[in-house]
Amino acid sequence: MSERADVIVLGLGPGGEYVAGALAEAGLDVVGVEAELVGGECPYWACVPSKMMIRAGNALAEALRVPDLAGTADVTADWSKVAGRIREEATDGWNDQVAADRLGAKGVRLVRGTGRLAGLRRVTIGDRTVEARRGVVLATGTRPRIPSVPGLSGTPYWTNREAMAAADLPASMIVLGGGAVGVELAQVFARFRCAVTVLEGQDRLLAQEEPEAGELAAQALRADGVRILTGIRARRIIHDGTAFTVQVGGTDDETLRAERLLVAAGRHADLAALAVETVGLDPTAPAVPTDGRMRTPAEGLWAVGDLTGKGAFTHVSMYQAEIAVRDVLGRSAPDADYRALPRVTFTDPEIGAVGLTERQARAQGLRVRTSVLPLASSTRGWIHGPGGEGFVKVVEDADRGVLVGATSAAPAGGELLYGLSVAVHAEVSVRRLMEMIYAYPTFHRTVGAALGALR
Ligand SMILES: Cc1cc2nc3c(=O)[nH]c(=O)nc-3n(C[C@H](O)[C@H](O)[C@H](O)COP(=O)(O)OP(=O)(O)OC[C@H]3O[C@@H](n4cnc5c(N)ncnc54)[C@H](O)[C@@H]3O)c2cc1C
Ligand SMILES: NC(=O)c1ccc[n+]([C@@H]2O[C@H](COP(=O)([O-])OP(=O)(O)OC[C@H]3O[C@@H](n4cnc5c(N)ncnc54)[C@H](O)[C@@H]3O)[C@@H](O)[C@H]2O)c1
Repeated sequence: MSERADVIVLGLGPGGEYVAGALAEAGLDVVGVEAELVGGECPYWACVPSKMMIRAGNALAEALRVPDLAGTADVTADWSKVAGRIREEATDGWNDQVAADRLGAKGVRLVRGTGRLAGLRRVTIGDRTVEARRGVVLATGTRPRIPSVPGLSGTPYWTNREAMAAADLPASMIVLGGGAVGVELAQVFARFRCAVTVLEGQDRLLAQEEPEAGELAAQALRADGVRILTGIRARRIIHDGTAFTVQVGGTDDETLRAERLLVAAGRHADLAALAVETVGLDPTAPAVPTDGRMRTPAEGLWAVGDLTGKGAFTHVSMYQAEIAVRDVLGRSAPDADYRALPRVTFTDPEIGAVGLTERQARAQGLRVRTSVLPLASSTRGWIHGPGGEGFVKVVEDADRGVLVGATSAAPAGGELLYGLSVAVHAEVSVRRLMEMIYAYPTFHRTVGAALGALR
């Protein structure tokens, strides 16, 4: 005999947890299925613990700037403080009871286990079957992509999971991948005295962002002692019981050695594990296709979060979750709009970006004007001195006279991004933006100057 519910939410990460809670609060009978921890990757193994590490690493780095600015500071890095804060404050020892209780208080029936689709509006969890009167929401996220480098499989490599749970840091580490995970963690581990080498297959770090962002990240990481190898791939990986040896490039002579290897080579959604073929979707696809209301092509099936492939960010998952909730409830809402998608890489300096890069804008056939101004060209950047590296880049659709993209790299580049996000989202004309008063002396005066320098 199968159980029934109005809606089944599969996966309770940031997106699924929001959908389940909001639909239950709206009076629907909701079953939420979670294989691991309610809250998902973000609070336990991703955003939150990594940002706690970064906050600590930034405190160390700022202390090291004291001699240039204010006298002397005697600082000793101690990873146990970071590990303790992550264990006690962030993850409650990787225990989700508080989150599960919160969801239960909203009326969600939590089912612990791994769910699979079994046809339209039907989910199985082990030998249990739940049928949904209204529909199913997929929110199962992604897993680390493990590259098929010979020798890697079977070695005790780390992913973000082991990195976030590390009670101690190794003396040395090779990071495979120079995207957001790789650069954020490489910098913070280096600041805690781990000798880090980043190996990135493409020709620069943060390859999906502006080239200036990758250059700045490389410069910042090198200043912290990180060795960066770009345009180079691992050919073979060996673990001898105590350390990793990575053969890179064309000859066996080129080898790197380190105590730990962190795989930070992207993420993938496992649609086959969800049995999406039972509802007519392609299990080999990289993402679940969704329309502007987060509906999939299958009847009564919505999807939100990383597995939709629209941007692997918690804010995307939450944004989509709100849209899905309204659609499930039959309430009208604007369609999902990713034109002004913001992202922030929390290196020091932080690198914020919104909308299109210059390259993407040109690829779309837009007539593009751009400008890049260093932060140091503003009074505030100059006053800030050490640690004040950064730039503002703006990308204009010259025919419409509006910004379609921007990058803000600065000590608080993610916060500096806010005004630029408003400009791209609301399509405020560049002429109107240039009529604004920019407070003195702020980092964001660089935005005003960059607009004036558009060519
Ligand atoms: C190191 C790191 C740092 C990050 N930092 C940031 C950041 O600073 N800012 C940001 O915006 N994003 C960040 N991200 C990305 C962010 O973590 C993800 O975008 C976000 O967690 C995705 O949310 P989601 O709703 O798709 O689900 P997820 O968080 O991926 O959760 C999915 C849930 O579904 C469950 N599940 C999976 N399959 C099943 C199944 N078959 N049955 C039942 N349950 C299942 C899983 O156990 C999991 O709990 C970071 C990622 C990493 C790896
Ligand atoms: N601050 C944030 O918002 C934040 C932080 C971390 C992660 N995230 C999200 O998590 C997702 C995953 O992050 P990620 O850094 O793992 O993925 P990513 O896709 O951003 O970067 C992976 C990098 O690994 C490289 N790579 C892949 N295979 C390789 C190989 N065999 N050898 C060398 N290099 C290789 C790729 O060229 C790429 O540059 C990101 O898409 C991002 O959206 C966000």
